[in-house]
Amino acid sequence: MQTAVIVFPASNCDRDAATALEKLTGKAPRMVWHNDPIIPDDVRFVVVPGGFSYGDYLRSGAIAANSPVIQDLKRKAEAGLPVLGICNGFQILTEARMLPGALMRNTNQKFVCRISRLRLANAKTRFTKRYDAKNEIDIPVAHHDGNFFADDDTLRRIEGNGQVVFRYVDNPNGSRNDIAGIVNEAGNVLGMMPHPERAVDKLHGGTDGIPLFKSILESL
Ligand SMILES: NC(=O)CC[C@H](N)C(=O)O
Repeated sequence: MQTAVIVFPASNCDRDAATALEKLTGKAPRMVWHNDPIIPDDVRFVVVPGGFSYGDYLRSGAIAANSPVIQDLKRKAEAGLPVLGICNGFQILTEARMLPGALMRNTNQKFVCRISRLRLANAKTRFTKRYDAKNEIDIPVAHHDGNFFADDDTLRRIEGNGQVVFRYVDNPNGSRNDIAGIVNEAGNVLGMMPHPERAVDKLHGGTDGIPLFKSILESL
């Protein structure tokens, strides 16, 4: 199964994502540079990784969202290609309007770096099926702009549609409705602030990220 990781200037979780994908697919992902005009056609799943693209200048993810490769990512996602945006990747997907809402500065103004407990708000998505009966999982967070905001109408819409996938048990950043991750209406684009690619090996301290990757890979 061919997968891909998009790489921006100052991405720093691209290799973590690549390691997780290689472990779970048995094949190294294509590393696609932000300036590339297209994502190769054999790619079946794309990760937009975490990091500090363009030094978080302007707003986290705002400059990366205007990269050439994002135009192609949008086209392919609209045609059904599954995409996972992790942390800075989630910020990029909201800035690119591939997902609703915005990620603002954490309410306590601090960078938060710790394991976070998440509640599965929707265990029936293409990204969460393999969690089976699990209601709560432990996944690390590491960000300063993780405070999910959406206006009241948007919030009602995404809650009503079941687009909220993960909620924090102990909200570390002030996100509305404790939202840690959401999908688009079609269900093929997931954005989340916690890092599932950092929870795929016992050495990471936990493996609760594995079912997420397995769910989406098995759906292909
Ligand atoms: N780990 C990350 O992807 C960090 C995301 C972003 N630069 C922030 O701190 O909010």
